[in-house]
Amino acid sequence: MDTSTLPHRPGRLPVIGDLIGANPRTPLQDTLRLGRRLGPIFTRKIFGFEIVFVGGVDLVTELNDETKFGKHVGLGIENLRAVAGDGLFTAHTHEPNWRLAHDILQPAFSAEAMRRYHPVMLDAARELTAAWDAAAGPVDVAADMTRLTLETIGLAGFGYRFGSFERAEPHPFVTAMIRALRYAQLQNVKLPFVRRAFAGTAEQNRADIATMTNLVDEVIEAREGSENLLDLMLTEGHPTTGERLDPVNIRNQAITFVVAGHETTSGALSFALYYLTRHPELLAKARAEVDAVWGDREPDFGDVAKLRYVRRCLDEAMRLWPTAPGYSREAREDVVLGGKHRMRKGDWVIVPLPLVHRDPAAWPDPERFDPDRFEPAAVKKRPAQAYKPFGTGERACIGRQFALHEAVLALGIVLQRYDFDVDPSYELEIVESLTLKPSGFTLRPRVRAAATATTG
Ligand code: HEM
Repeated sequence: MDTSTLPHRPGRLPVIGDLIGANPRTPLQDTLRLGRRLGPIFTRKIFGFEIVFVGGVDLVTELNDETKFGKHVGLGIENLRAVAGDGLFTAHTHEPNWRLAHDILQPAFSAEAMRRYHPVMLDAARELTAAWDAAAGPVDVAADMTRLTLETIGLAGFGYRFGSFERAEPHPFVTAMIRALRYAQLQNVKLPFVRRAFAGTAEQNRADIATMTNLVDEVIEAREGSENLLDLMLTEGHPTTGERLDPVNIRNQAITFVVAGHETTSGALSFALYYLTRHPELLAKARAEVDAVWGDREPDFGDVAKLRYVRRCLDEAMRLWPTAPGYSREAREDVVLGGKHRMRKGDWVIVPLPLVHRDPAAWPDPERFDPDRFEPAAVKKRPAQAYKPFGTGERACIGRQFALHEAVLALGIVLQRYDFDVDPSYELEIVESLTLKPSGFTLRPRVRAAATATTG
């Protein structure tokens, strides 16, 4: 793609390019800051490697046209293949295993299929409330939400308990996963000493991948046969051809579901709690809905989708901080983007979602947290492509319904049960890995008087 006319950071230097001011820990937040200044399309160049970012809704609408563009598996995602191989998230669309796995797994992620996972999602939520009931002081919200979502995907995916709530430290699988993801992502950093400082050694990485694959193999071995995702992959063939997934691909999918399926949802829950506790009037409104719809009852499957306002709070949290913060689009043919940017077949760009979700052309007063933006009438007035936290097209998130059922359920339960003491001095700090989440965000949960009366 000809980038000569595209804006970039002022003061680009020969050789190192836009390196000054770039922080390897916060590439997304650096990109956001730049994007706010540079507009809907811009570039960043580091050591001769130039990336085009597109954050304007109009251009993104063109990029999301599946006839002209598709998912690009490059940069960080290509490196992740060392961890997740040709699992759904890291597969190239042209690889036969992508379509095969997509078609086999799709039914397991329909809205109706969530009925099957509801009981184990409740189980995991009960573990969270047991831990918060017993908490003598503030809890680290993102850490506990990660425990919750890891238990949920463990149970719903494989009938496996990671035991996260019984551990002070993350499960070894999670430690290995976080390190391996960081290692994979930092392979693009051109300075070897920076890479070593942040990414660790190749030997450590091999050990981490072995920790992950060994656990998945153990879980497959110990399987007792129930209605979970793993079971489906092991027993079902393609709905029309009957073709089955091979064992290596099943392992790749299992790792993919843990990687793709828990930190994203936990981040969304954490951001939602952050914004709600910063806006007590909105928290009161969300809680009033839970009290009106659920009362003191434990919610059954059908109760979850009735929490419309709670869902809007999550939608709005994912607008400001989409926890999977972007995706890449590749031209399927020679095209001209926005009437002036020529792209050759195979050229690609990154879509940083927080920029799209804050484009003032679609979002008035974009920095303000306002769940009413997701009232049906307001949604209808907006361009359809202005909100894409689950990605776009055929490679969009297969776990969307799963994440939404789980997150609305968990947020509803937490609002039903607790009041919160807030640390007024906390300022939102965001930690970036493959996903985004608040760092150092604590709340002190106190069981509400009404909840004690019914359960205590
Ligand atoms: C709030 C929670 C979640 C968010 C924000 C999210 C976001 C996304 C996004 C943006 C993509 C597209 C990435 C791309 O185009 O490169 C994606 C793909 C994917 N997600 Fe999610 N996700 C969430 C939860 C989940 C859950 C719970 C699961 C599994 C149980 C899951 C499994 C996947 C998989 C397998 C893919 C790849 C699909 C394919 O390419 O066929 N995600 N997700």
